Amino acid sequence: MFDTKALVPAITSIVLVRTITNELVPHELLHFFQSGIHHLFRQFSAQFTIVIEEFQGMARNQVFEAAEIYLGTKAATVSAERVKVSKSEDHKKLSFNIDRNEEVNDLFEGVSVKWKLICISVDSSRIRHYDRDSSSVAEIRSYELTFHKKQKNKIFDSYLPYVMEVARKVKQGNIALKIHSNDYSRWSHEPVKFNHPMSFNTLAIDEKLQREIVNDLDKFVKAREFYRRTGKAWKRGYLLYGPPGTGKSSLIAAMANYLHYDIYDLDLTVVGDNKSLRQLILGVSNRSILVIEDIDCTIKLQNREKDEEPVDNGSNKMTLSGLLNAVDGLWSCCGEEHIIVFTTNHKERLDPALLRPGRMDKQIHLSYCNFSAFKQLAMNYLCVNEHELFEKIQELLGQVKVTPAEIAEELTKDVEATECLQDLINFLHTKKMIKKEIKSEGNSNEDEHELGRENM
Ligand SMILES: Nc1ncnc2c1ncn2[C@@H]1O[C@H](COP(=O)(O)OP(=O)(O)OP(=O)(O)O)[C@@H](O)[C@H]1O
Ligand SMILES: [Mg+2]
Repeated sequence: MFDTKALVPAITSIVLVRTITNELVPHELLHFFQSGIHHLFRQFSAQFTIVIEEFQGMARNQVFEAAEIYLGTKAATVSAERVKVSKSEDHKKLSFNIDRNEEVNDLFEGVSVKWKLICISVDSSRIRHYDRDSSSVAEIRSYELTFHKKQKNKIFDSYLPYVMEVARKVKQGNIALKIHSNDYSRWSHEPVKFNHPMSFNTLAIDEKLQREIVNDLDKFVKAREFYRRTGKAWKRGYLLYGPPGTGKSSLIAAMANYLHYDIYDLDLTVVGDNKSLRQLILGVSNRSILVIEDIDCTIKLQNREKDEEPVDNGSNKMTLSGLLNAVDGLWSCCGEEHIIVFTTNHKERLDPALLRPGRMDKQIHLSYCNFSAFKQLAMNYLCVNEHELFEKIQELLGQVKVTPAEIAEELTKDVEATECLQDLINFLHTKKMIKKEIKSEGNSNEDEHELGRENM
């Protein structure tokens, strides 16, 4: 048996020697020896450690933030004995974190690494980024990432970029989307959570058109290298046009949900002037959609040629070239991955400068409901994908112009599916009769009539 009593004098002597050393040897000299010993150890150690501090001056270190998120994905599965869990209002899911001084091992392409969260308490007056009013003690946090020296290149070139990428994806999936609105020259400080449930699975538009839009978006987000190589600004402009209730705003919501981009809903009618507009455009963050609805009627934009003397109609000195320059010019020199969407009910009223190629990359016509769009609506609202009344509805949809919004209204009645579809047939019949009457009255401008009715 091991005699623990024998150890007591030895331990006592060590403690005594340490105490005497601490008392008699000056602090600086002690520190010098200690760091010398550390240095000696490092010479022989096969390990390499990267220190990732939380702050770089006043700014939060993005690598620290990424490490925190990345380790959160590991925390629930790895061997750590303590993990922290949290959820803020902005987050959709729970976040896990390793606790202070806890170690987490990770394996990347056969290479083992070790992460450790180091927290040191200090006097807050010594930290620049710290809010001094709140407390006199602050904490400096950093991660230590340790691995074998010979893996240095792999860790720098592959592992850290991989950690950043995983974190970006997690963040993207977890942060709730926001919709920003503007005043005279600024975006609201408190954007509203964007909860629109519309997606490409529920949007009722022609299947082929939908595929085309989704492919276009996919191509855009993957095209970082293309835009860098060609020196073009990484942005894409869409013009959505069509009668009210055909799904322009719904399509924007589906795009935002698909790409996981925030929406900046720019109300031009309240923007002060070109200077304020520039400020607003610069305030749009990367990976977001800037939306300008009803571009034809929200503001009287001057023609480019007449821009030299902007007409001051009341408080508004904003011009079309101001808008176009701000979008084209500012976004080409700063920011990336921007989508801009204009909507209008009257494409023919738009200034050609807005429509020239390169400005609006894609023009999307959203039109009246066809049978494939109707089937999507029937699925959304009634959970029905086949029905004996479908044939009659298909026939009527070929004869009358009806918007998805009108059909959606018919299908949300609180009655059983068959009755609902029968009501829709009656509704389509009535529309057909009205159309016949208009024709016999000699009014050939049917679309105008339709739009007028929709707008009432
Ligand atoms: N294509 C569609 N798919 C699914 N639902 C649609 C579609 N179009 C319209 N709706 C329904 O009608 C409502 C109004 O549609 P939305 O606001 O998207 O039309 P809009 O084209 O933007 O109209 P406006 O020109 O008046 O702004 C939506 O909330 C949705 O319920
Ligand atoms: Mg709309």
